[in-house]
Amino acid sequence: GSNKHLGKFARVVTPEVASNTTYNFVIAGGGIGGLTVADRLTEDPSITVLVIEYGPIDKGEPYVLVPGEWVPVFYWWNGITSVPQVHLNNAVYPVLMGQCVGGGSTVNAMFLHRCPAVDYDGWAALGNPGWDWDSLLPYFKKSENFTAPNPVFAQQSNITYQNSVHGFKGPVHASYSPYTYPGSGHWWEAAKAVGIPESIDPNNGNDTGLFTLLRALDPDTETRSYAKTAHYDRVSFRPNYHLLTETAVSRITFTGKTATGVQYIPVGTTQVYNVTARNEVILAAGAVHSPQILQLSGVGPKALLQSLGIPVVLDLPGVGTNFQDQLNMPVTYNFTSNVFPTADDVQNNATFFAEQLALYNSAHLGALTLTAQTGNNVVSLSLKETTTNWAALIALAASQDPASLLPPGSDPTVIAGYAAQRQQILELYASYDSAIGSISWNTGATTSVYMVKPLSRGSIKVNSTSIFDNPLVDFGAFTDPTDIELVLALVRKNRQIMAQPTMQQLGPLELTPGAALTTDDQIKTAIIAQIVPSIAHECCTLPMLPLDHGGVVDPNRLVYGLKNLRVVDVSAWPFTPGSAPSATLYAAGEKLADIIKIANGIPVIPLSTYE
Ligand SMILES: Cc1cc2nc3c(=O)[nH]c(=O)nc-3n(C[C@H](O)[C@H](O)[C@H](O)COP(=O)(O)OP(=O)(O)OC[C@H]3O[C@@H](n4cnc5c(N)ncnc54)[C@H](O)[C@@H]3O)c2cc1C
Repeated sequence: GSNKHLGKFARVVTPEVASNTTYNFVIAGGGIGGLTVADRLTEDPSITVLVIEYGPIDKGEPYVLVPGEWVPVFYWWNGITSVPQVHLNNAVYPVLMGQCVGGGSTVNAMFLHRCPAVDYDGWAALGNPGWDWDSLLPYFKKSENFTAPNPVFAQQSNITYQNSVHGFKGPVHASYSPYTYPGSGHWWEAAKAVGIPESIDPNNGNDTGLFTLLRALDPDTETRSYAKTAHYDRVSFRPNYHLLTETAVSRITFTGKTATGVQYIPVGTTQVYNVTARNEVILAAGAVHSPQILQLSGVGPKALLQSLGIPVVLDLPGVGTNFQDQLNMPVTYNFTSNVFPTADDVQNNATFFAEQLALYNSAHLGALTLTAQTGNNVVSLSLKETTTNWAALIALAASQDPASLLPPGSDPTVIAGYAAQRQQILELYASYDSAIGSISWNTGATTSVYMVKPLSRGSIKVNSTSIFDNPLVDFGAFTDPTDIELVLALVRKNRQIMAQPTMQQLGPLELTPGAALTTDDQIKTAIIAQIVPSIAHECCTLPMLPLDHGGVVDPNRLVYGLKNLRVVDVSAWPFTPGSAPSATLYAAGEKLADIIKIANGIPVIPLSTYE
C-alpha cells in the first residue's frame, strides 16, 4: 500500500501502526456513517478512533470536486453486478457504490434532501423510538450549513425555503447551484399545469410537490461538500483520529459473544492484521458490505454460514435480507425546438463546455455548478397525486401474501417483519405527504422517473469466505407485482407533464419507451426491458426492527445477541424513505454519535450549541 505514517498530527496510519495501537472504537468503512461518527467521537481528545477504509483518499480531481465534471465511475466498486433479475428478463445490473474515503458522498450526485416526516415516523412505528421526524430534526440542523440563494436568482428560479428548518453551523454545506437552464421554466409551468403544488421547502418534512434541488455544495467555491471535507479534513489536527486506507476489514473478532476488534488485510496483499477495540466495533461499510462482513464473521442465517463452512457465532436470520433500492425508468426525447443550452450541452458541445469552464474557474458561476446530466427541478409525488387509480393499487398490494414474495425457506421472523413493514408502507401510500416517486427533466434528452418506495425485497449473501470476493447481490426487483404498476403510473404522469403547452412549445418526441406505446401492457413490457433497478440508494440489509420481526439491530443500533457491536450506515434502515439517502445519513450519524457517547460515558455536547 501507499500509506505512510505521517507523524504526530497526521492521522493516516500504516497497517503496522494500527495493529500496534489499542483504540476505543474501530470503525469498518469510511463513508458517510463512518466518518460522521468518527469525527464526533474524536471531539473528546481522550477517545481514540480508527477508521478502516477499503478505498483510497481522493486527490481533489475535477470529477470529484466540480459538479459539472462529475462522472460516477471513479472511486467506485468497479465490477460488482447483481444476480440475474428474474422479473427483468434475467438481466444483470451494476451495483454502484463509492469506494474511497467519503464513500458514496465522494461520488454521488450531490442531491442533499431530507425525506418526508411521515416516512421517519413510519420507522419509529415499526418499533424504533427516537427515529421519528421530530427526534431527527435537531440532528438534521446540526449536520447542515445552509446558505440561502441570492434573492434575485431565487425569484427568477422559483426557489423558496424556510430558514426555520435549516441548520447554519453544521459541517455539511447545503446550497443551490447559482445557475438554471432556460428550459427549466417551461417544465416548472407544465408541472403546475397538471396540478402539482409548489413546495415551500422540500426539506421541511413534506418533500412532495415541485421544487428546486438543494445540493451538498460549498457556496464559496461551488465544489462538492462531502464526508471527507466535512468529517475528516475539517478536524485533521486531531491526533486521536486515525485512518487506515486501501485496507479491507475481513472479519470482526469475538470473545464469546463480545466483539473485541477486527481483522484487516491491506488490499492487494494476503497479510492479515488484528486490531483491538476496547469499547466498540462499529460497522459502516454500506448496505452491501456491512452484511458481507457480518456473515463472514459468523453472524447471519445459520444455513448460509454453514453452507460455506463459516463457524457460527450467532444465528441471526435477518442479516442480508430486506435489501432495497430505488428504481429509475429513464424516458428519452428528441426535441424539435428546445431552448439552448441544456444539461446535454455540457457533455456534447465543446464550445459551450469551454465557455462554462472559464466562467466556473473565474467566478464560480454557470452550468458547471450543477451536477453533470442534471437539471434543477424535481416533482416528488404521493401515490394519490400520481394516479386516480390509487385505491386499486393499494388493494393490489394488500392482496399479496408476503411470504410468497420472499425466497422459499425465509425465516418466519423475517416474514413477520416484512408483513409489518408492508402495512406501514401501505399507510404511506395512502398519505399525501409521502412520495412514491419523483420526476425530473434534465432539460435535454432525458427525464428520470424514479420509483422510490418499492414493496419488493432482495438480498445480500456471501458466496465465498473471502472478503475480496463479491457477495451475491439480488435487487429482487418487481417481485411484488404492485411495484411495476407504480412505475407505470409515474411514466403516465410524466407524459401528462410533457403534454402541457409550455413543454409542447419545445416539440418533445418521446423516443423511449416511445410515443407509439400507449396501452398499459405495451408500456409495462418496455419498463421491464428498460428500467434500472438501482439508483445507488442501496439500503436496509441489517434492519433496525424488533428481533422477532427479522431485525438485526435495536434502536440504539446494537446488534441483537452480541456485545459491543453497532451499525451506523444505511444498512440499518428498516425501509427506504422517499428521497435520497445522504442527508438522512449525516443526521443519523450525528444522532448515533450522541447515542454512543452516552452509552460509553463520554460527555455529550448539547445540541443547543449548534443552533
Ligand atoms: C453514483 C451514486 C450517486 C448517488 N447520488 C446520490 C445523491 O445525489 N444524493 C444522495 O443523498 N445519495 C446519493 N447516493 C447514495 C449515497 O451516497 C449513499 O446512500 C451513502 O453514501 C451511503 O452511506 P453509508 O455511510 O451507508 O455507506 P458509504 O458511503 O457507501 O460508505 C461505505 C464505505 O465502506 C467501505 N467499505 C466497504 N467494504 C469495506 C471493507 N470490507 N473494509 C473497509 N471498508 C469497506 C466502502 O469502500 C465505502 O467507502 C449516490 C450513490 C452513488 C454511488
